[in-house]
Order: sequence, then structure tokens, then C-alpha cells
Amino acid sequence: MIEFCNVAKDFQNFSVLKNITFSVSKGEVVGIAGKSGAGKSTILKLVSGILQPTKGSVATKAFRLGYVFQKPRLLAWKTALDNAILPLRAMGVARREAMATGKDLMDYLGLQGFDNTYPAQLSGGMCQRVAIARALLTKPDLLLMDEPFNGMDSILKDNIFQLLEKKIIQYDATVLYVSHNTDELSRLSSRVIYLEKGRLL
Ligand SMILES: Nc1ncnc2c1ncn2[C@@H]1O[C@H](COP(=O)(O)OP(=O)(O)OP(=O)(O)O)[C@@H](O)[C@H]1O
Repeated sequence: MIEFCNVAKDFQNFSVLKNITFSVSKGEVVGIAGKSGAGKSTILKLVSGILQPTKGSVATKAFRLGYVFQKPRLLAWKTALDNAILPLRAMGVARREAMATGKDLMDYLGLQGFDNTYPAQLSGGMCQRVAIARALLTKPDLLLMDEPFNGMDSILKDNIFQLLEKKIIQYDATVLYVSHNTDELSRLSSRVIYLEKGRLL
């Protein structure tokens, strides 16, 4: 599903990733760990095509991509529900159907009653849950998540883990996700990639 072949990524004269080679098979759940600034988010951006490698190649066979960014990146002028269903609407799903599906998922994520609330009125953890709903609603076959549990308490995290475990099986999704937390990494992933000084350990 994902293939990195001798990938290097430089920003101006700064070399973030050096000669990275790894692959992720369909249905695998792989964690990415490493110190702050090690290049974890850069790996996800390369997978998604937001960034291009300086050297080497990055290939994916994803049909539908879900991406939970490090920051929620919600549109300030849209309600929580409208933010969550944005990719569904872009795919041509009728508004009424998208809203019903979106509302169910938002309720499951503990956001009952906040459908019509704007991002500025939500907490950081609530915005992050809207972003998780947005990434899951399209039934992605590749899910990229960058510190998806930021701002969440342990009970909430546990609910979201259960939801993710269910959805990953349901969508037969491949998952690549970044976390600093070893408990979070060991709970979901079958393998962890560790980045240090631009190289894979
Ligand atoms: N667009 C950019 N332009 C210049 N430098 C960048 C850019 N994006 C990232 N960097 C640099 O690349 C390095 C790796 O960034 P990245 O966001 O991938 O790290 P990270 O491992 O995800 O860090 P954190 O755990 O703190 O989120 C950092 O030194 C960062 O300053």
C-alpha cells in the first residue's frame, strides 16, 4: 500500500530525511515514533502527496485517503458537522445523507449537541474529534494520523481506540500514524518505525 524507496527530503539546505526505505502492506497498522523534529509529520506529508521527495520515490495504492492532521484544520466559518462531512459532500454524497452519517459518528465521538457549533466555540480535543470524524467518514482505505489523540483524556481515548479498531477492520484500512506515546503506539500498531537523525531505526 505504501512504498518508500531511498527517500531523502531537504528543506532549503536542511536534510530532514536521509535515504529512507520501507513499505507498508495492505491492512497493516504502523506507528511512527521519534523525537520532536525527527521528520514524522514529513513522512505523512510525503505519503499524502502534500510534499514531494527531494530524492527517491514514494508510491501508494490508496484509493481513498483519510488524514488526521496534527492540528485539526477546521474551516472557521462552517459548523462542526459541516466540517466533518466536507469530504463526503466533495465526493457528491447528498447533504441529507452526509449529515445523517456524520451526525451518527459525531455522537459516537461524544459530540452530541455540538453539530451546529462553530470551531471557535469548541475545545481543542473536540476540534480534534471533528477532524477524526472527517477522516473516517469517507471510509478510507489509507488512514494517516498525526498525533490524533492530542487534547483527549484517557476515557475518550479509549472510546476512540475502540472506534478506530472497528473501522480499520470494517474498511480493511491501512494505517500509518504518528505518536509520542508508547501506550498509544502499542495499542493499535503491529509495527513501529523509529526515526532518528533522519534515518530509520
Ligand atoms: N515546510 C517546511 N519548511 C522548512 N522546514 C520544515 C518544513 N516542514 C518541516 N520542516 C522542518 O523539518 C523538521 C521535521 O519536521 P516534522 O514536522 O516532520 O517533525 P516531527 O517529527 O513531526 O516533529 P513533532 O514531533 O515536533 O511534530 C523540523 O526541523 C522542521 O522545522
